[in-house]
Amino acid sequence: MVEVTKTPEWKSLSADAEALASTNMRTLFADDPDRFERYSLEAAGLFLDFSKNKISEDAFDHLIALANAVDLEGTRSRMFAGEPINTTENRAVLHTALRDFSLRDYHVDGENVSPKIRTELKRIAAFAQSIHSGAAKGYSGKTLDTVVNIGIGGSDLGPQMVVEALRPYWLDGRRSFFVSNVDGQQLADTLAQINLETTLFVIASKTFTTQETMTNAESARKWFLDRGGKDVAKHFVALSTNRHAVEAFGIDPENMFQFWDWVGGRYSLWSAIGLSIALQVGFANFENLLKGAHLMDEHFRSASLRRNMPVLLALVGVWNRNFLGASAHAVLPYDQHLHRLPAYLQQADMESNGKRIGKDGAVLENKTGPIIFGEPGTNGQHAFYQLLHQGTDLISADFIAPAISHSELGDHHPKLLSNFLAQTEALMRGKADQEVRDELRADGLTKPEITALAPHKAFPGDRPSNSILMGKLTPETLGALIALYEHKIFCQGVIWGINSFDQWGVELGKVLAKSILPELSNLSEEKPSATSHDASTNGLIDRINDLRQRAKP
Ligand SMILES: O=P(O)(O)OC[C@H]1O[C@H](O)[C@H](O)[C@@H](O)[C@@H]1O
Repeated sequence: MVEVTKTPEWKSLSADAEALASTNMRTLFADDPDRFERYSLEAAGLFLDFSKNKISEDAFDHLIALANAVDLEGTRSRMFAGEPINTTENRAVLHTALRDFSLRDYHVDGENVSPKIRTELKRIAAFAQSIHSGAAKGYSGKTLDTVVNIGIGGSDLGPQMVVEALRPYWLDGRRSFFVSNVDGQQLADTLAQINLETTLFVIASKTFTTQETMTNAESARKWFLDRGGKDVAKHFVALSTNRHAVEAFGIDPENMFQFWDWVGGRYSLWSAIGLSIALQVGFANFENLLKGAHLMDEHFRSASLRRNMPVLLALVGVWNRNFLGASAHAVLPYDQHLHRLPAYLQQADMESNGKRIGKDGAVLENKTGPIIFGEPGTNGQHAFYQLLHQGTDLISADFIAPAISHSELGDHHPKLLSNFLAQTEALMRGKADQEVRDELRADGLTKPEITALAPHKAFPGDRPSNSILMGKLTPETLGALIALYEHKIFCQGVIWGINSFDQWGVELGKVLAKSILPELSNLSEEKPSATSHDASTNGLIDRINDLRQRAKP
């Protein structure tokens, strides 16, 4: 494995960062009238402007050279070829195959998996059609107009984010609910809003062993049966790779839509996990989502590194993270329907690249994935942007907006977009101390007042951002946007030398929770003092048990 920090390209980039320390982005823009053209590009219906990053031509060249030094193109080819690039699980990474409409064949361990992908997609189409046409009915003969998707992580965030994003495409009269948390309140709140005769429960779990999902699924089935529901088969379907566990749960394999271990959980919305999307927006729109992603895949696999949108987004991220010291990255969609995108990307990015061990098993010298957070603009502006503009940490950001809204109501959308643009400009330009002083003087403040206030009102600027635009947020552009991020994450993982496709870091807590569970009391029982953990965990267990005992009716 190439030790990326030891490469000459890494050293050149460190020198580039030093060379840029004495200038600012304002100057870079003033000195280069072509900066916007140079550092922007269009692909798959998306437009990316990354010119508001503090990069120089040297830095740009060295970033491309770095991508070559780690053989990014070679690893990309290995991914598309179905090689087991997920090394710790010995698995291929082929979510792109799920949305490849070019009729290419994909092979995993010598097996052509493309026919079974197409078969499953046809089954999903047929099932969605039967629900939408009313041919499939509930036990009492009513149409199934409500979906409750029970899943967590990739089996929740992806479909939920997409269903929310495609609200303008919702089919009339259909409702979707997403239950993920093992906190029973979420399931109870959902069940209180639905009619069991018209509800389809979609149990989504790659492994079909996840505690939260299995607990919610059991409770939903009990609720259904306790209230007189019959014909469970008509009301419960499963989306999974684990046929055996689905059968053991009591769902007929006929009612199971499958996917495969070469689809990572956080990359699974393109698979059967997308059933809840197809049910809410129609299969044609689901297919358009896949087609949009495929367009981005084709761009990613064929464009030169210098004009390759996911590659450039990744490289700029590496620059900000490793050479300018950005510790976090904000995802700021200026589209209310994308309100779950930051949460979705938290899993996609942080579960993929939040790692400190390289592919060779050694502790990495370099920083890896940043903290991802975000909220839709303009809400975030009135909350945490203060820190983006004037805080002590450098935080990079992606601003994402459609030029045309699905609700062109009055001047809402131009106002929204003006905020989008103003924020990226303000982050880049900042406001110099002298500008602040001149303004305060013009406002009639005295010299001591100006001296006291000016530092607080100055903005350092030089805060990096990318702007991602599209015409309208459609299934196609959304698909391309998600694929853009998937490939960005992949490229960064390759550069940082990590396996972006496992997630061992979620295991320890799961195991410990299992051992703690028997130590917690139900309201009806008393438990002895906990002794098997550290003093804090024992103390908290005792305190919880005590609070629950005291609350006993
Ligand atoms: O789909 P499931 O097998 O139920 O997994 C649901 C989620 O839980 C796991 O703990 C992983 O961290 C996630 O990557 C996964 O998406």
